[in-house]
Amino acid sequence: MLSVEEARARILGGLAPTPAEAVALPEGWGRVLARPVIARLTQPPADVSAMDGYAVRAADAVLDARLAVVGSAPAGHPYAGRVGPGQAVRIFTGAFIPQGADAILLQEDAVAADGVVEVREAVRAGRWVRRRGLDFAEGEALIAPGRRLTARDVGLAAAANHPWLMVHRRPRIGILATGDEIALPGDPIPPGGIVSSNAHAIAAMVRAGGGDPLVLPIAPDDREAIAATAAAARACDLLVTTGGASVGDHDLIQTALGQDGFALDFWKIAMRPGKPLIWGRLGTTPVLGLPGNPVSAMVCAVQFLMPALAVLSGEPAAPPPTIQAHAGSALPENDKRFDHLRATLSRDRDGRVVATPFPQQDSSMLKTLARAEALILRAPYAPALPEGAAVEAIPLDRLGL
Ligand SMILES: Nc1nc2c(c(=O)[nH]1)N[C@H]1C(S)=C(S)[C@@H](COP(=O)(O)OP(=O)(O)OC[C@H]3O[C@@H](n4cnc5c(N)ncnc54)[C@H](O)[C@@H]3O)O[C@H]1N2
Ligand code: MOO
Repeated sequence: MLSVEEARARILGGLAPTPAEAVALPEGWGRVLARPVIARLTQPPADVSAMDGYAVRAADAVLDARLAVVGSAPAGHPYAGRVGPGQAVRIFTGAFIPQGADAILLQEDAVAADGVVEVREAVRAGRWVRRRGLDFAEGEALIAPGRRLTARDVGLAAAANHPWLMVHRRPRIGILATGDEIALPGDPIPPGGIVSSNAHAIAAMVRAGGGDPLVLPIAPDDREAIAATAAAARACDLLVTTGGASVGDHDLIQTALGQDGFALDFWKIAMRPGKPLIWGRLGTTPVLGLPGNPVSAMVCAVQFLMPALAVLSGEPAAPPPTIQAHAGSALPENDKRFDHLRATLSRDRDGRVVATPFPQQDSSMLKTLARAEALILRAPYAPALPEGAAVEAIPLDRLGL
């Protein structure tokens, strides 16, 4: 069976970023940049004052000097003349420094009356002057493609005079839940049936990963119905199925999609929960077949769907982020499957992060998943560990989950 790393590499290697689209600046937040943001101007465009005060020649502005105030330069209204020897120009924060001046006398360090300003604190050359280009220069590459834009990036792009941003289109993810036994929340539940939770949880995860979920109608355990519903997702960037992934007589995803030319890449990986993962392609649409057990589906989504969303969105391929923690209880030796233990996070008396697994880890138990704050990672054949031992864990809140 394939390892989790190999499976992720095969999945991510088979995906390409969505095309670029132009969005208005405020829509750029949280989107992944598709083209570099190049400064369209130099910032500041000229030497400007960083303070309210007087533009002076530092050589003149010695202690107790009296300078003639020959004009005023509010921000946006540059003073057209020159500051000559023994002169000063009233200036305000952000205003261009008039010619001849080389420093700012702070308002608090001056006394002004009758067109004259008296220096109460000597000024050195360059004081309170923001040099032209201090922040950035025209033509400078400010934000590189592949970055998920922060509010600060949006501000930087705006300052660089960009009214819009080129970002990758949000990946469209089709979600297909299968099974005769599942009913939508709120609908009548058939005898022997259960409520479908997977499609809703996966749709929320897709949103958390910056994608647009398209929840398809539930398909019964019937080849034709599964194939017909899956066909509706051909325009998606990725089709995610849940259920029907295992070896049961009614586990039909592969055979149903096979009628329409499904090309399997791999099936089954050395992972718990989530062994019967499917990866392949229906025509040009990549298909990720998640197991039906709700926790298996979501843990597979953490390991494979979230990184896939990142790659489709234009971000670099990467595994989910992890943290170092200390085991809150002793951990048994692991078998051949890479394990994920739902765990809570806390801090011990020394402030160290402690990850404590829930005692029961059955892959049907959604309540423990909802209450978990992290997944403790256990490599295949990892030895038994005592309480307090160092462990690696995926923090679920960091993924927005
Ligand atoms: N003989 C074997 N049996 C099973 C194996 C195996 O290797 N040999 N693998 C087990 C593992 S591991 C998993 S995981 C499950 C996965 O099975 P399927 O992907 O085929 O899923 P289903 O059989 O359709 O359903 C499993 C379970 O999940 C519930 N389910 C299904 N869909 C939903 C949904 N949308 N929302 C909530 N719950 C759902 C379903 O009712 C079943 O209880 O197979 C093991 N068996
Ligand atoms: O991997 Mo199946 O992953 O529990 O129950």
